[in-house]
Amino acid sequence: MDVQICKNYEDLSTKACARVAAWIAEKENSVLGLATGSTPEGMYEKLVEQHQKGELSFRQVSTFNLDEYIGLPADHPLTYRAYMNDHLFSKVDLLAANTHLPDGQATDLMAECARYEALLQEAGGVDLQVLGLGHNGHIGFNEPETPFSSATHVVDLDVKTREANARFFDNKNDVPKKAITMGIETILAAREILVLVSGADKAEALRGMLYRESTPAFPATALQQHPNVTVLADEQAANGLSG
Ligand SMILES: N[C@@H]1[C@@H](O)[C@H](O)[C@@H](COP(=O)(O)O)O[C@@H]1O
Repeated sequence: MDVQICKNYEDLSTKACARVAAWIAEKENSVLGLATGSTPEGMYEKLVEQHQKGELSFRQVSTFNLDEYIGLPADHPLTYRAYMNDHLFSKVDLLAANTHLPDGQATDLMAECARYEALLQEAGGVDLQVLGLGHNGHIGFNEPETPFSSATHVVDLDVKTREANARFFDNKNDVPKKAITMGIETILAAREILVLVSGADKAEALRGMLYRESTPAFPATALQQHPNVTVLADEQAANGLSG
């Protein structure tokens, strides 16, 4: 993995934005794999800025998000669809039909997982997958002990993950208990992977991803098997690396 240490979150966001823009410049109809969470917010902001300056068009781009909560009403402000509308979709020229997230409201969840996986294949697979990193090493919502061979599937969210995401909800009991996520094999099929890691609280997870032996006990170690991974870490997250 190519690890680039960024001065701060601003720098990390600028570099992440540049990588996404480079893919779109090279391949107009790029397929982007997108992540939610706090970490990519700065990157989305910068992508929107570039679009508003007329420097970047998403007209031919398709997007596939990693994951979605199960059971939140479609109009709930904390669905990942709502997050993506707020941070990117409503602010750039992406065609609505080209933006994809798993449907957390589907009545047949297994069928929904299969549909999502098939749609990804039809689109030709992901060119650039943006990832955040969970404290327990999760990527997407692939929690510890998820087989590396997993495709898109339904997950029971880890207690730690629900606690980490409780900050967005009024009441921590409102955090959904289940989600649909791309699997680890789905993620590894991307042509390039960009992992964003910010903040001192992620330092241990970053070390785990880089230095632990590849093990389902720490899902992000699966990325060690991918030939084209760039990690953008700010100094706080990178503190203590190679120590
Ligand atoms: N499902 C998301 C992940 O896709 C995200 O990358 C991760 C880190 O989130 P954050 O960037 O807010 O720390 O946790 C969430 O639970």
